Amino acid sequence: MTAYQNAVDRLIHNLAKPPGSLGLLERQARQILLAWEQFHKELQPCHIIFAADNGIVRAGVVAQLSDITYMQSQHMVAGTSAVTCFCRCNGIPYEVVDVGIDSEDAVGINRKIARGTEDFSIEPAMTQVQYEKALSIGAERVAAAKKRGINLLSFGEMGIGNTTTSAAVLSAIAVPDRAFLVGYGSAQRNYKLLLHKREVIKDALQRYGAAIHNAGDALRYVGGFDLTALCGAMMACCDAQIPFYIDGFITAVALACAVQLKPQVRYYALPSHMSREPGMTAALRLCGIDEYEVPLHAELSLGEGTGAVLAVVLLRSMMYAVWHMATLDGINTEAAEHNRERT
Ligand SMILES: O=C(O)c1ccc[n+]([C@@H]2O[C@H](COP(=O)([O-])O)[C@@H](O)[C@H]2O)c1
Ligand SMILES: Cc1cc2nc[nH]c2cc1C
Repeated sequence: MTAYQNAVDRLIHNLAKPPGSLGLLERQARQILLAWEQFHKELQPCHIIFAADNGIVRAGVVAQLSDITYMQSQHMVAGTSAVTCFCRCNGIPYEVVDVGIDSEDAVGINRKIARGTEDFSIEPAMTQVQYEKALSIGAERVAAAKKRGINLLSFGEMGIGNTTTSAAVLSAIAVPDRAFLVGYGSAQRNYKLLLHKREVIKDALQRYGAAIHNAGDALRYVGGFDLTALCGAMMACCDAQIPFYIDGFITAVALACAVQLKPQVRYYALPSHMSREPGMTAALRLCGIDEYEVPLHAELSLGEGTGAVLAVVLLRSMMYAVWHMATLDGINTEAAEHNRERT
């Protein structure tokens, strides 16, 4: 153990409370201090949303128009989406990065790779060049945040069809019983659609299975620009020593890819909430995260980073306590003196 790691443990254990009584909050505070590798006096959070369209929607895997990606991303920029309302309400800066919305004009920060990916039921979602570009855009946004003094990131996404790309990527890199990783997405209880999604994913993995050897291949063949940019951003957090919150199913799959490509990313990643999507538990397990390590179980399944931003708000209270609480040594001494005076 380094001197810094010892100092972090001493700080957390010496807060004026029964050891461990702040539960997951104190474990996450410890993880953040360790990820920084130095003491910061203030939390400087930023929320990053990667937005893109997915060609697979043309195979009929969603219930609503893919135009919602464009419209909702505009709302995000304007501050009128759920997650950007959460950010504004809590004074958390945010950015929307257009990595491939199917629109002529870009929304937010223009990093458009193409107007959506290809339909992976017909051809691979993206080319190798596009895959590398998406990874590097993610890394570039983390480097830009680092330059501004950001020391905690949270990630979200916007992309109609991305529960299908995420379930496909997860199925490709994970577990034998694939059907149960596929969920309703934003079409709750639409069982017909669910069965169709499962078929589309099964067929694609039969077609590309032999070509997919790792998470990078999975992202390229059946993933999305948003997922890939998220993966690139998460890997970059490692080098920038910036801990980050993931959100729901999509960001958990991006993290599973990042951890497969760069295992030390795990130490920088914090879970925020348990998405209702059935693949959430499997995605987290691939990252070495158990359900009981997830602070919010609130039946969220919106995406955008809504759960991640709520976790930042909780964490901010915890970090304030870390920096301002009385110490256990101090209160024990005070109590002993008080007791001596009384007796
Ligand atoms: O993050 C999650 O767990 C999550 C679960 C269900 C839906 N979503 C959001 O809904 C969109 C994807 O849903 P779908 O049905 O179009 O695949 C996308 O914009 C996500 O942000 C997100
Ligand atoms: C309205 C709407 C908002 C969203 N935000 C993230 N995914 C979404 C999907 C829909 C349909």
